[in-house]
Amino acid sequence: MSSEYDYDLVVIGSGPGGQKAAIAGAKLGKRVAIVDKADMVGGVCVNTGTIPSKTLREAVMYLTGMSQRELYGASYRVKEDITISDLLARTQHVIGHEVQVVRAQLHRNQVDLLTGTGSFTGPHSVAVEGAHRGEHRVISGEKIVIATGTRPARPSQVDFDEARVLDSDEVLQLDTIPSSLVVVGAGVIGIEYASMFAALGSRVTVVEQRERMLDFCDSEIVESLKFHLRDLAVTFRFGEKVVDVSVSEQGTVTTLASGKRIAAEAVMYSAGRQGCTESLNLEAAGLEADHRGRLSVDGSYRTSVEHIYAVGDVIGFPALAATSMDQGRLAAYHAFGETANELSGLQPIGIYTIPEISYCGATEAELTSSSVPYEVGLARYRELARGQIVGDAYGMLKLLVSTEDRKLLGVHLFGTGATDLVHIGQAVMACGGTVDYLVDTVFNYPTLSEAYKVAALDATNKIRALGRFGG
Ligand SMILES: Cc1cc2nc3c(=O)[nH]c(=O)nc-3n(C[C@H](O)[C@H](O)[C@H](O)COP(=O)(O)OP(=O)(O)OC[C@H]3O[C@@H](n4cnc5c(N)ncnc54)[C@H](O)[C@@H]3O)c2cc1C
Ligand SMILES: NC(=O)c1ccc[n+]([C@@H]2O[C@H](COP(=O)([O-])OP(=O)(O)OC[C@H]3O[C@@H](n4cnc5c(N)ncnc54)[C@H](O)[C@@H]3O)[C@@H](O)[C@H]2O)c1
Repeated sequence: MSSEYDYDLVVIGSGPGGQKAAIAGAKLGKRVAIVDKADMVGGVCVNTGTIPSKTLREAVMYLTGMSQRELYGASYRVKEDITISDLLARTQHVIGHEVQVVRAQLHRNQVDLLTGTGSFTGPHSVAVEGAHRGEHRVISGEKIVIATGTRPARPSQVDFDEARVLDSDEVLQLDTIPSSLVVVGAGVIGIEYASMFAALGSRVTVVEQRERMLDFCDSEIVESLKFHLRDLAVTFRFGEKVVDVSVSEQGTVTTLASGKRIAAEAVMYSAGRQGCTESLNLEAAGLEADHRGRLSVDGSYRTSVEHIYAVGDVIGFPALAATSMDQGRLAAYHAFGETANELSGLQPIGIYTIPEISYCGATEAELTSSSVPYEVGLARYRELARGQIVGDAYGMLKLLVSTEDRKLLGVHLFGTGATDLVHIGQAVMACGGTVDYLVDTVFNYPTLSEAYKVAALDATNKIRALGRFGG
């Protein structure tokens, strides 16, 4: 143990990456400190990002009765006049609990939680500046992990007023549910919030400068999502760029480069995120961020300075809570020479739109462009007993199966439980399984998992037909 430093490991940022780095270090018997602002324990993930948005979605689904309308009719509602406080009550409750869980876990692993903003004063030393005057201390660490995440990118020409023109971190501060909303940027954040507000009855216009949205997903599934959102009165403006937003007492007017103007009660920007590195005084550590505030690392999450690691959103793609956690854990292992397996290349994507989307493995477009022959196996929830029971007539599961060796190459889901169900396909793929495993497996009945069996039978029937028809 080095006594030269106050800590063996200092972690800056307590989001998923920082937490897991700190706990992994503590489990290795190291003296660990983690630094974050008092009101941000748990990171963007717990306080402004993943957890609030997913809880808000759950509250919207419940109170609007959205998921039950197939069964009880289009006018079914759990609550007629849903207010912002109805939604925020549940969100604040979950955030409060999650913060407690993070604090308790750090505490029981003897990780010192230091409240304040961290910045380098040297390659091994970090100043921690508290919110109150005089709260200042400098600590040293043998190893340092930067896990400071990102914040919404804000175009300089737009006046954000936290009331009518907001970024995605400020959605939780809305006073009322806007009757109309412009969402700038059809990335994952934009489309998730567009779904929620559309479900609440807001007239939503999504403006996206690209010609398509979510183009990394299965195109058929994105089409289904667009159909559903249009049905909820969402208007899409693809290939259009927002150039100006003006605000008055009555509302906002968003001007597009094409000259179109859109009136709405509020505007939400979800046009990308910027790495939080500007407050770190990186020069003192010998580091430099790129133009989007991000740090580059090698395969061990090590920056260009040997004892400093970086994990989570601050290192860029894929910028997900799940991957950030594992990066944090692995960075701590690498820092202290503990052997560890690298992350599997097969990572699931879950998009919590209404309805939700999830996938793992290849898309049809990828297989086609790399000339890999495949067959599609499809299951529609409306043909599953569980689909009828839960009132999901639109859900679907799509398997992509190699026609050469029958291996599962991709799984794509749309509808109830998609983000959970995807892991069955992920496990089969990770074990190099074929479609026959799914054909030969008995699934509980009635379940949505049965979709795997139905889709697997569909794929094998099509592959058999190829043989029968002379292939
Ligand atoms: C609206 C939204 C929805 C999302 N939904 C999902 C989802 O459904 N699934 C998913 O997997 N991912 C989702 N994400 C992404 C996910 O939240 C991030 O991938 C994850 O939070 C990144 O973790 P991180 O470890 O990089 O730290 P973050 O959670 O970004 O936290 C970084 C922390 O560092 C602190 N910090 C910054 N600078 C300093 C400093 N100088 N000193 C001390 N502390 C500092 C910040 O205060 C913050 O607490 C969503 C993100 C957003 C914004
Ligand atoms: N379910 C999930 O896993 C989940 C949910 C939310 C967020 N996230 C993470 O957060 C990250 C950030 O998401 P994001 O949606 O903010 O960023 P993004 O970069 O994915 O999307 C931003 C979009 O805004 C568009 N845009 C930018 N400026 C514009 C303008 N002036 N006019 C019109 N369109 C404009 C861009 O073309 C882009 O498509 C994601 O990459 C993801 O990793 C994940």
